[in-house]
Amino acid sequence: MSFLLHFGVLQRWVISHRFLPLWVGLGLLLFLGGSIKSLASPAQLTVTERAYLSVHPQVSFCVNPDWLPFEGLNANQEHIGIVADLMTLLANKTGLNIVLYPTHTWEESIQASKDGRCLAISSLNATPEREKWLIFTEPLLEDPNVLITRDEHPFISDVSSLNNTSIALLNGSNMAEMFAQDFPNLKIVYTENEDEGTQLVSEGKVDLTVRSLIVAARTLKSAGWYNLKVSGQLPGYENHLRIGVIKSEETLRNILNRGIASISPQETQAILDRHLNLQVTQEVITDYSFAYLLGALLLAVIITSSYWMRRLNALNERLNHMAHTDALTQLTNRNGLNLKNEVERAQRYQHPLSIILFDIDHFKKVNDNYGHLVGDQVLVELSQLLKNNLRQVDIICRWGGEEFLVICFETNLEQTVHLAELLIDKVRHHYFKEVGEITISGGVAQVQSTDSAESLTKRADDCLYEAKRAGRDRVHFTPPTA
Ligand SMILES: Nc1nc2c(ncn2[C@@H]2O[C@H](COP(=O)(O)OP(=O)(O)OP(=O)(O)O)[C@@H](O)[C@H]2O)c(=O)[nH]1
Repeated sequence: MSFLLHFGVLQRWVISHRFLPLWVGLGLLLFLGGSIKSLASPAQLTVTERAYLSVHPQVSFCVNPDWLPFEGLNANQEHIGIVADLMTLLANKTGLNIVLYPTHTWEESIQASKDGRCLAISSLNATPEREKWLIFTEPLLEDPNVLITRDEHPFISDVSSLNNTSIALLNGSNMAEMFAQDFPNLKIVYTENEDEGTQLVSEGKVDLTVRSLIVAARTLKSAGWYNLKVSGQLPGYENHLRIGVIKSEETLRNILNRGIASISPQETQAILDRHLNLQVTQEVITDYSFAYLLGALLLAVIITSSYWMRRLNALNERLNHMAHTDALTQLTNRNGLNLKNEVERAQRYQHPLSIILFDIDHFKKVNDNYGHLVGDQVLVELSQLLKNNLRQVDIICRWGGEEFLVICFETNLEQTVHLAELLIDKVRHHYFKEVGEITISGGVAQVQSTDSAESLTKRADDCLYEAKRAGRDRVHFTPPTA
């Protein structure tokens, strides 16, 4: 389980994808924080702990006066920020009466706790140096450190693989010490404060810097560093913000631990919401999985629609073929023949074009004697015979029942008549499987300059009629008009 962040009131740039790792990181932060604080509220104290409360009506705390959004002091010297709200929550859950010991600087707070002027000091990492006088609670807040770069910098998965890269780090900080030791490949530019490092990155003077995720979430927005982004996380470099308690006050540390354990993830979330202007809700998402899910859905839609498009195209092609093809003979039918176009083209370019209209002689008798099925077979066999004896460029079409139209390109009347006689002869000498011999008659016409498709076919049909009248098994034609 992880967290998805919603940004109801954030401005548009905050929602930009370049901040996704930031939001995911914050979600992770809360998840980690939540996992250590899942006990029921309020805190259940032991007899010793309750006794401690009664003899300590007030417990003094030192804080960092200038570390917002974690904590700080306002003009009225009141403790404010994320840690301040968490401390108030702790006080409510444990019954502790926390009193602020105000200071001007963090160093002053450290010194005050060393001197015992305050019993505890809020939100700091445990270090061997600090363990000399402090004991620490469980983390009050987990805050990863992240790498900040300019927008154009690619995502950083492994800091040790970076070459010719400069990094701005706070002089004297834990982070600067650790980076100098762990990443000798980086050129460290030391700064007086963290904002200075961020500014150097924004101005292109340094390649990257390191900021706390929570600080980055707040300052990148409020300081107007719009050309910066979170480019990578630093596993193992998290801030574990704990409360440091002076060594003599172990019972106080135990009470605080009980309070920390009783803070729910939702309570931490509400506090972060207030300070970072973010809303965190539980969703099933890890890193870019939501984007992958969207991508997968989109892909599924594309695949499905392209599959249906292909099926539709195939169906349309089939319909088109059926509409233009004679089902019995598989020749082009009348619909598939654009005789009008062919006539007009021949006229425009003055190319010879002729047609032959064939009709089977006494075909009725075939049907009558052998039945329609045999008649169909004869039609199929004749189609193949005619087609096989034509040039590839010529077109043969089933014109009607037992009629066939042949378009002969680049062929004049004389040549077409010759072709018709050849075909009639082929049929005459062909032995049809079931019926033996049959004959066909033909009428030929050549396109004239004034012809239309209708006048051309009418002339061919008239000639066919004449051929029939003249005894069948022959071709007739009309000589071209002068
Ligand atoms: N089996 C079959 N017969 C068809 C088909 N289309 C037309 N016919 C038949 O073709 C015959 C045409 O007969 P007619 O128009 O009298 O002509 P014919 O018998 O061929 O005589 P002529 O044309 O004068 O030589 C009819 O019997 C139609 O039923 C078809 O697709 N299949």
